Amino acid sequence: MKILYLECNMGVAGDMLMAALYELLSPAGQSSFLATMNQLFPGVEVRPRQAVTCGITGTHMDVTVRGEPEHSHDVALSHHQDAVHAPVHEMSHDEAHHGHEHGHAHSHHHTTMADVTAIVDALALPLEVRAAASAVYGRIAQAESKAHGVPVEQVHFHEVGALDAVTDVTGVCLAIHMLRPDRISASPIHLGSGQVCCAHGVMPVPAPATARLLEGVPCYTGDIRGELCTPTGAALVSQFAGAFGPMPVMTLEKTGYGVGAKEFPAANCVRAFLGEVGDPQQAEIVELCCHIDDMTAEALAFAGEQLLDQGALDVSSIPLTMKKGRAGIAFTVLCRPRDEERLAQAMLRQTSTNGVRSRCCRKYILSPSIRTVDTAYGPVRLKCASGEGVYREKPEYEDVAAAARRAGLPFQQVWEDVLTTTKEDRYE
Ligand SMILES: O=C([S-])c1cc(C(=O)S)c[n+]([C@@H]2O[C@H](COP(=O)(O)O)[C@@H](O)[C@H]2O)c1
Ligand code: NI
Repeated sequence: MKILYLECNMGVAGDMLMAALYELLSPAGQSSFLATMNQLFPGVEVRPRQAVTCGITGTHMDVTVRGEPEHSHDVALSHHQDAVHAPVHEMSHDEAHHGHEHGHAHSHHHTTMADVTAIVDALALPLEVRAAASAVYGRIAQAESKAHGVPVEQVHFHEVGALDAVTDVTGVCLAIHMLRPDRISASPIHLGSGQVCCAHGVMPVPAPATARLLEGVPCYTGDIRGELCTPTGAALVSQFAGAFGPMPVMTLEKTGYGVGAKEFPAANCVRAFLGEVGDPQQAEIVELCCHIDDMTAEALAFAGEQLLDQGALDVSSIPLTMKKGRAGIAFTVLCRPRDEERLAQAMLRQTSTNGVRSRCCRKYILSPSIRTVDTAYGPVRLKCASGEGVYREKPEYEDVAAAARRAGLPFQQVWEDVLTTTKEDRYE
């Protein structure tokens, strides 16, 4: 099972998350991602660039709208900047825009949920990506509605409605769509502390919309002053993460670093981990083997029975010729990894061998299931297997054998009758 884990120890913002996920894509995936993102909005460019934070190299996503860097119009609004420390922060977002607003892609201080939905619906993106992006904005709208005490339809997005923010949201949704994880989880979210300046004025960190979006999500403030988690980041993480906590035990395949704009005493990045989890008992199988040339067929058959009784998954024998030209048997036991030691000891006890070889094998398997069909002989179970585009099923041997005994018929006749019923049952 493919797992995506998001580490938000320095909060999360849309562009940082997009950059971290971008790093997880294959080179071909990265090219396709950029090609898709760069044809979404005329004038909006998404460009990854190598960035370093506390000596760690990762990716920073430069999102420019008609050549202007993301939020450059108001440094206070750039991610992870403590707004109240710079003079430009005194200027509201709308004011910062006046004078270069008309005909500008940033018409965001008028953006409503309906506007965003219309924009997202028209994008040349898979339906799943557009639906996810709209859902993320639905969350932001709910949070804004609660924060400002207005109905959702009357919410006017300010910064979060800007084209660069919409680009961050769609970029994250697209990257997740391309990565196709089976499960997503995240760490508790570091929010930062202090105050931030935005279109509404100077607000506490976490910003009200962020706090609303993270209701039900484990999060914390700390010593670091600044807005570490933005509303967009909060909406994305709460939309996609199904669980919050420590990284699950998984075999890591790839790690992505999405680097933020500002340097902090701690590395300012979102880390994304892609890995595999699975029940190792399901994914691996152990082969225990020995060569035997001094046991009778009866004794060896007895040993096989004992091993099956003790949990072996299968026991097999292959004839071979051993040293001194002796006819012998390669005796193999298949077992779960957890049973290896116990069954190896049982083999040493039950057979004449002085040694057992052990080999752990990876398994590629179809998912098994059982269904029951009603037949002229009574209910018969079918063993089904599916996955990798394959589906197959066959009658359970024991059920057919029991039915054949009850009916006093040959096994093959009952087997074929059951198969005919099975086919009728499937196409009904
Ligand atoms: O745009 C709006 S309406 C907005 C609302 C709020 C509230 O908490 S209410 C906060 N902000 C601030 O805007 C910037 C941009 O955030 P992104 O999510 O687009 O990165 C951030 O400082 C928010 O706190 C905007
Ligand atoms: Ni707001």
